[in-house]
Amino acid sequence: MAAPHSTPVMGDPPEIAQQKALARQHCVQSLRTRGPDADAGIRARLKTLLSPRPHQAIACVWPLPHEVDLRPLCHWLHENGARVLLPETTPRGTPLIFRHWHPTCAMRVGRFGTHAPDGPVLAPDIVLVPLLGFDRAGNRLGYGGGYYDRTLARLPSAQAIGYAPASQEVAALPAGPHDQKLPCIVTEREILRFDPPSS
Ligand SMILES: Nc1nc2c(c(=O)[nH]1)N(C=O)[C@@H](CNc1ccc(C(=O)N[C@@H](CCC(=O)O)C(=O)O)cc1)CN2
Ligand SMILES: Nc1ncnc2c1ncn2[C@@H]1O[C@H](COP(=O)(O)OP(=O)(O)OP(=O)(O)O)[C@@H](O)[C@H]1O
Repeated sequence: MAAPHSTPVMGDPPEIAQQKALARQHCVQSLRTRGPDADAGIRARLKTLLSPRPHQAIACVWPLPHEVDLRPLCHWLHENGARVLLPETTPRGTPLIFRHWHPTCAMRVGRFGTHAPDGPVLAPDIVLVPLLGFDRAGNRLGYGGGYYDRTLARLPSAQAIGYAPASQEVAALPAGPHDQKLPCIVTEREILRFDPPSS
């Protein structure tokens, strides 16, 4: 019997991958040296955007040491009736899964030093997406795992909201075939909204 034909799942072309790697170096450096008020400003704007409904499942992010700290927002969402989820970093090449968090739950250390709760896996209604970099077209840059691209591609009805200090804006990010544009990006300065792609 003939072997079935399958379309290889291609990553980024080499020139795009190289441009992203360069942009990543720049963005990691500016994230580490961001201003002291950026995190609180981002949390305040996210609060204005998220008015949690009871049991609404909102995927937040537990920060790596140099990242924007959403932990106070996790507590606020929990106190206001939302279900707070956090990503568990799955093996490379697979989408993230999200586990239910509450203030006293046990946390486990996972891949790349990320932390995830020891709770049940749930599907998010809203996904907060950490950004290393972004541009004014809604393109985002992460650490290069492709995790959020794979995850958002499988959650078409979830609302994705990117967040980053304003310092992480770059003129134009390179975009590969799998890159998911974000409909909304929040910084401490503004809330950017982008039109959905026309079909
Ligand atoms: N706090 C947090 N959790 C998160 C993410 C994130 O960006 N921040 N993710 C977002 O997708 C996923 C984990 N993704 C990651 C993918 C790759 C690397 C990584 O390669 N880290 C390198 C250093 C990268 C650098 O500094 O340039 C390493 O640990 O050597 C880290 C996280 C899910 N959880
Ligand atoms: N849905 C997908 N299917 C196959 N490959 C993908 C998919 N999403 C992303 N990739 C590939 O994974 C690699 C890493 O992607 P990219 O550089 O965009 O990661 P990132 O968005 O910076 O990281 P992250 O999403 O983890 O924050 C790229 O080669 C990209 O083409």
